[in-house]
Amino acid sequence: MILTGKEIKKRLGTDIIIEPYHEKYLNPNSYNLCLHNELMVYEEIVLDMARPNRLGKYVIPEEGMVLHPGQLYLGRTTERTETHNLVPLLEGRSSIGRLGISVHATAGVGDIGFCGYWTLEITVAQPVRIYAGIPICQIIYHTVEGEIVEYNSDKYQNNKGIQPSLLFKELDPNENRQMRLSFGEEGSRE
Ligand SMILES: O=c1ccn([C@H]2C[C@H](O)[C@@H](COP(=O)(O)OP(=O)(O)OP(=O)(O)O)O2)c(=O)[nH]1
Repeated sequence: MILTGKEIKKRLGTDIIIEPYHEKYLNPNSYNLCLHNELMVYEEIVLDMARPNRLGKYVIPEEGMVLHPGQLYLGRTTERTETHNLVPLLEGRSSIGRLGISVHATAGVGDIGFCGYWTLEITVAQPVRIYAGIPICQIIYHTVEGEIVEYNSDKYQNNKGIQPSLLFKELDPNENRQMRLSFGEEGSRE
C-alpha cells in the first residue's frame, strides 16, 4: 500500500525523516523533493562501469542552466531523507515530465533504511532551462510485508551529496576479467 499524505505527515520523525520539510510539498500520496544547485557531468567520452569515471562539477546559477539532450546530468535533492519500515520510491512529477525532463534512469526504487540525499540521473528530451530549488521529483512510501533488513551499503548510504556510480566497488577486478574472457573479449575465448 502507498502512504497517503496525511500518513506521511503522521510518520515524520519516526519512520520518515525529510530535512528540510515544508507542508506545501505534501501531496495526496507523496511528497515533492527539490533540486539542489549542484550538478555533475561525466567527462569521459566512454564510461567504464568497472572504474571511477572523471566528473566535472557545476553550480546552477540564479538565471538557471540550459540542459541538452544526449547528456547525462547527475543532480541531487536538497532534502536529506531517512526511511524506516517502508520502501521509498523516487518518481518524477508530471509537470516536470511534461517538459521532457526525466529524473532517474530506470532506478527509482530506494531501500528500506536508506539515509541520505537522492542522486538524480537527469536527462532531457529537448533543450530546457532548469532552476535550482524547484520541486523536481516526488518521494512515495510503500508499506512492506516480511522481515526487514535495513539498507547498509558501503556505496550510497549516508552520502553527503551527489554520488556517481560506485558499481566498480562491487566488481572484483580478477573476477571481472574472467567474465570478459568467457564472453570472448580481450582477444581470446576460454
Ligand atoms: O535514482 C536513485 C535511486 C536510488 N537512490 C538511492 C536510494 C537507494 O536506497 C540507494 C541504492 O539504490 P539501489 O539499491 O538501486 O542501487 P544499487 O546500485 O543496487 O546499490 P547497492 O548495491 O548499494 O544497493 O540509492 C538514489 O539516490 N537515486
